[in-house]
Amino acid sequence: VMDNDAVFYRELPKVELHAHLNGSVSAQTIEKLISRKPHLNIEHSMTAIGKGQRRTLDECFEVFRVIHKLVDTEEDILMVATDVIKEFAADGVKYLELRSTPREERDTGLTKRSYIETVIKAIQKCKEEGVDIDVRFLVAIDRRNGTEVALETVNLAEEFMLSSDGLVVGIDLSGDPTVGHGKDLLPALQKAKNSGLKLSLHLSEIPSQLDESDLLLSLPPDRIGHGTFLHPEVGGSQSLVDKVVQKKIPIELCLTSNVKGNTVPCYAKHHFKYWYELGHPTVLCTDDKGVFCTDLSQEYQLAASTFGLSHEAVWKLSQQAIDSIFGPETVKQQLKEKWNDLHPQLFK
Ligand SMILES: CNc1ncnc2c1ncn2[C@@H]1O[C@H](COP(=O)(O)O)[C@@H](O)[C@H]1O
Ligand SMILES: [Zn+2]
Repeated sequence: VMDNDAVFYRELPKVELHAHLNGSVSAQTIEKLISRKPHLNIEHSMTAIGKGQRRTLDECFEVFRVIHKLVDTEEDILMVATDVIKEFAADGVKYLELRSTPREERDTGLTKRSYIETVIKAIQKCKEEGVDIDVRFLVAIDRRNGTEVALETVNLAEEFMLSSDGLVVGIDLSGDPTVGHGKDLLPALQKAKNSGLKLSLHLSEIPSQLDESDLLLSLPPDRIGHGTFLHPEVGGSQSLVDKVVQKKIPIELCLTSNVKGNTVPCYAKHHFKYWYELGHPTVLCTDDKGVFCTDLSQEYQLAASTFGLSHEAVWKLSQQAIDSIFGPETVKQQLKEKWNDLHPQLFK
């Protein structure tokens, strides 16, 4: 049974801009995958980090390796993407940008191209079924794979940007932040930007990435993922903050992900506070709702209870997220109308 407050957060219309497909797989979908592949001997405890549990970021990346074993055919990807989209819709998300790293699997015939095609197929299928959510796709670059793969990924993304009826809108840079360096990926990212793809980059998710963040901010990216260690109080710098503020680059903030992944000591010390108090555009997101056992309603509720936000302030936060989407202006207008239509229902 849900209390009234939980109902408010679920009914609150929301925008999700930072969701990795394979990190967003729910317990129910994991069960279906496990029963398809019993020989892998994977248990659900290996694919999720439960309530009160914390891991190192390293251990989180181990979890993704397990999930990737379970999701290695077109059929798996179609199911996973369809389920994830419907789950976000059921949670009151009206606009979703999914991101995923195209993978090639020799054993199953999966190619990077068919990977992207299958995600697009899932998006189209949900649209045809009338699921009440607008979904777009960001093609992800895994930073560990270096210059060549990054360029190959950008080339594919450019191609699909033109052929997917506007569904592919940008590039994500993600992957284990302790591996690789942004300078090797800069040419690919620059090329993507020049061709009209939007850029959302994981930046300063761990300390000691000041130089890389400074370099990548020169592009500049259209949005930042995490930005946990950008500000001076945690070892970042005022000049990094100034660049982000001057260029008004929205930051995607994922509270539970950062607490469970141990890059932030507790909810109360999350850098949401820093950026929110600056009045800088921040967007609450889930990152990996399956792995971190959360959903976007819960993230809004956690932010509100931790930082003392009223329902009005929470409403404003979800409404302002519309300005940071990569979808076209017409979609922004539609979403703003939708928010206006829903307002009286939530504040009766
Ligand atoms: C926890 N913080 C994080 N930091 C950096 N990258 C992350 C991440 N969480 C997820 N990913 C990225 O998303 C992939 C899984 O989804 P896809 O197979 O692409 O759909 C991971 O392998 C990693 O590259
Ligand atoms: Zn992420």
